[in-house]
Amino acid sequence: MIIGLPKEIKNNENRVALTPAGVSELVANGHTVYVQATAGEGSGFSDEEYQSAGAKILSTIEEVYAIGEMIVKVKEPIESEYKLVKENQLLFTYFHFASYKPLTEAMVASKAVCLAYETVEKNGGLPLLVPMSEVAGRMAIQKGANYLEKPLGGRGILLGGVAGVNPAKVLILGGGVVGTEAAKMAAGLGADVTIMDVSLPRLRYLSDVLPANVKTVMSNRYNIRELAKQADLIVGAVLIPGAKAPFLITRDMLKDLKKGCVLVDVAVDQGGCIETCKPTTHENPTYVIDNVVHYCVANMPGAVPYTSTLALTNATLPYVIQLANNGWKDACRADAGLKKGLNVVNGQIVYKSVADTFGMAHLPVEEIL
Ligand SMILES: NC(=O)C1=CN([C@@H]2O[C@H](COP(=O)(O)OP(=O)(O)OC[C@H]3O[C@@H](n4cnc5c(N)ncnc54)[C@H](O)[C@@H]3O)[C@@H](O)[C@H]2O)C=CC1
Ligand SMILES: CC(=O)C(=O)O
Ligand SMILES: [Mg+2]
Repeated sequence: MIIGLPKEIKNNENRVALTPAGVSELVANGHTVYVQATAGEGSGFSDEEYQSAGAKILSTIEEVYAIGEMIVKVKEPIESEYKLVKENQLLFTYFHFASYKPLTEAMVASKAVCLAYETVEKNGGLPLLVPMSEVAGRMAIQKGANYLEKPLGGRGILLGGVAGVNPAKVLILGGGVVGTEAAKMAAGLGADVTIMDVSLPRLRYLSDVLPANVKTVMSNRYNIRELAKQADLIVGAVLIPGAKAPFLITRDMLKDLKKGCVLVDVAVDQGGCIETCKPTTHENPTYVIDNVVHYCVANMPGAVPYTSTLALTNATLPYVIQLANNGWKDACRADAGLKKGLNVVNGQIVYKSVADTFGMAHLPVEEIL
């Protein structure tokens, strides 16, 4: 198969979808890999390293999309890329369709095959979301601690406090991968942490494995409202796979939050679980509403590409190889979890919650396989 590796063009997106090691595996499997010049630079990989691994270098993004039967990416295509996507071309990347209707419409119109990292399943988990959720969960506390500093608009409270002074209160909404990693980091810094989830078995597990300065509380409207008022830092980390995130912190609640409270809505890429969150960029990551600082960067791991590229490609490469060796149809027939990654195929939405989010037509994926 001919595989294209474009350079990411989202704001401050420094990750790349394949490392030279990944290219060399694909070449060893008999595939041809075209890499856009400087695609790996932000993650520390030179064009020469890709060439030594067997890749061919192309100078423009247009050439990569024109030649690739499969395009392997990190982030969803952005507007300037829509016109480059071709009928029958396989795109393997994060899409987060439910958060952005124009992307969904553009991919439907392109008649391409869109396999989304974030909905691929394995053993009941999301193996291609996990590594980036680990990164974003850990970063959420780093960023939150930073924006709690007074000169950056925050309350001016140190997460861990000091002897004789209380630590900050951190509230984490969602106890999945992002939430757990955030809780570990916040607890490690000495904060007073509460993590909420709707799943009682998950809360039991978290209560077993997390340190004593992390409390677990059932997530419901009443509890969220009460705990949010006391929080210095709130991390949004819920997910309903493929669907728009529910709003757990609503507009009317902001007036009850502490002045200088920081909200980090990691779930922003699925539309956010904080009503007032709108996607921001690493260049301009925050804004303030009602004295509350909002941080809503939709590609947080892009800021730590050395860690993120390696973590992401450790997870994606086995799937890229399956897809390249067998083609998407046979690969998805053979692996029911990979099949769950199919969101849009040849002009049809085949992932139900994406179609439902926008009231668009849905075709069961079985009908195209
Ligand atoms: N902004 C960024 O750069 C990044 C964003 N993400 C996003 O972070 C979000 C969370 O991802 P993961 O932790 O991997 O998902 P996950 O599936 O591991 O965890 C989500 C958790 O939310 C819980 N949940 C669902 N509804 C809830 C509610 N009403 N109240 C409390 N908890 C609820 C679920 O029970 C589950 O435990 C996703 O939207 C993901 O795309 C992930 C990585 C990077
Ligand atoms: C998961 C995701 O959206 C990201 O890593 O940017
Ligand atoms: Mg994202």
